[in-house]
Amino acid sequence: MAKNNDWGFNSSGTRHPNQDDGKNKTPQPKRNADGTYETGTEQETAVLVAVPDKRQADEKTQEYLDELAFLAETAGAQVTKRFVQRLEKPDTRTFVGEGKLAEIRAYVKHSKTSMVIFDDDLSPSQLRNLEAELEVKIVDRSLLIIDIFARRAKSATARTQVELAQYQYLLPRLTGLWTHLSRQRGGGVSQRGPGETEIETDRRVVRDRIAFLKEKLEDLDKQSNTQRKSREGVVRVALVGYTNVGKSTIMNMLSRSDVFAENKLFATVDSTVRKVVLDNIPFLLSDTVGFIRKLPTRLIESFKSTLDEIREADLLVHVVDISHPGFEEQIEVVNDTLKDIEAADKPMLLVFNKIDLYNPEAHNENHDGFEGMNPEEGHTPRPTLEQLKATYMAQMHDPVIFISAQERENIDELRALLVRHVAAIHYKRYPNQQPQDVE
Ligand SMILES: Nc1nc2c(ncn2[C@@H]2O[C@H](COP(=O)(O)OP(=O)(O)OP(=O)(O)O)[C@@H](O)[C@H]2O)c(=O)[nH]1
Ligand SMILES: [Mg+2]
Repeated sequence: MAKNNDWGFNSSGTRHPNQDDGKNKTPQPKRNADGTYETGTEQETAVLVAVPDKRQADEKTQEYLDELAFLAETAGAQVTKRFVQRLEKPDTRTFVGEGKLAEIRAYVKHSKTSMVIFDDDLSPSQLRNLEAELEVKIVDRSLLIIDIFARRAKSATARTQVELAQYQYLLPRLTGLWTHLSRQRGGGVSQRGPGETEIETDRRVVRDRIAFLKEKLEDLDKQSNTQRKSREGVVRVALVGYTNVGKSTIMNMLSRSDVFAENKLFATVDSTVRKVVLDNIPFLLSDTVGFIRKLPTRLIESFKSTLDEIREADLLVHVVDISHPGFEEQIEVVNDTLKDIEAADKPMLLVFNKIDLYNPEAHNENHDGFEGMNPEEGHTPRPTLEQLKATYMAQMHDPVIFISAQERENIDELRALLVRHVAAIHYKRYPNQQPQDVE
């Protein structure tokens, strides 16, 4: 994670537009020439905080924290400790209760941790209160995901989308920021704080920027619409799925292209479209940004044009990482997100990937647990791969296939399944035309 929080936010995770240089009144993300964002040289350390409700199983809590740690590491931070507090609902003022807050403060001070990451979104006032109490950078789930997106975005569209998400995140937090700044300047109670007029001015600056970015996205959208027109008629297939399940690996395999695939969350933020020809049947295959639980709606909205690739597809290939202990919930998250973007009723193939890694004995052993974890809680045994196959083949309404993209297992079957479905769509659309004629 960048020292000076990527788009120029200060240590509080917030930044006032007027802190910019005189020439440019709006906060600008600091990008390097290669499109990455400026990062600090020494690695930042982070502690994680989760507030699960009382009924959530320890194993689930652990799995969610593993995911949050993975996100934090992807953003460049090293996680040193996890704090969990079970509450009916988070504290309205400081998210965690007073006692837990004191514990976190003591740890952060003692270990010189640089930031505290929360597994949920914080309200602007919670963010402000936590900053005041802990005196380190506070990062909530949205900010963390936006930060990773900002590092990954390469195309003009993806960058503009990220910038829009950044300003939308900033807008409701401007007021809190003022309080923070006046406190930083040593302003006592008697000192006059910034007036409503100034806050309004800054809100206007940010709102203008948001409007500008939306317009820019519309322009970019028009350009890509023209591109899309030129490929009209060809069947379009989109790879969708939770983040890190192997979408880009499958894309590379099927299209022999070279899309960036990596064991990190959100390796793909830009969508890529490739023309693929299998058995003489051409179709367009697109690799898209992965989904994740609690993906902020705002962020989904900012990524509208990327998601159009999914909305406009004729067929969805839903990739699942079967080796992940939470794969069933991940399937639900993906289906729910597809509903949110109104792409749920498309024909779909379900591809269970990473069968080479599937191990019924596996449960989360590679962590130290967290304070408050119930050591007695048993692990439910997982079914064997054969049992899973039988269950899913029987219960799913969509065609199902089990593969390993890495070990090239069952790939010919995947190709055959794809071709069958693409051809069916094609012939339905053009009953009298050979697929080769549409290019
Ligand atoms: N063991 C194993 N690893 C795989 C398999 N398929 C992909 N991977 C690995 O899983 C990681 C994620 O793969 P990607 O293709 O980047 O996944 P993605 O779904 O595109 O991820 P995002 O773009 O981050 O959403 C990479 O390290 C891949 O090498 C597989 O079948 N088996
Ligand atoms: Mg990818």
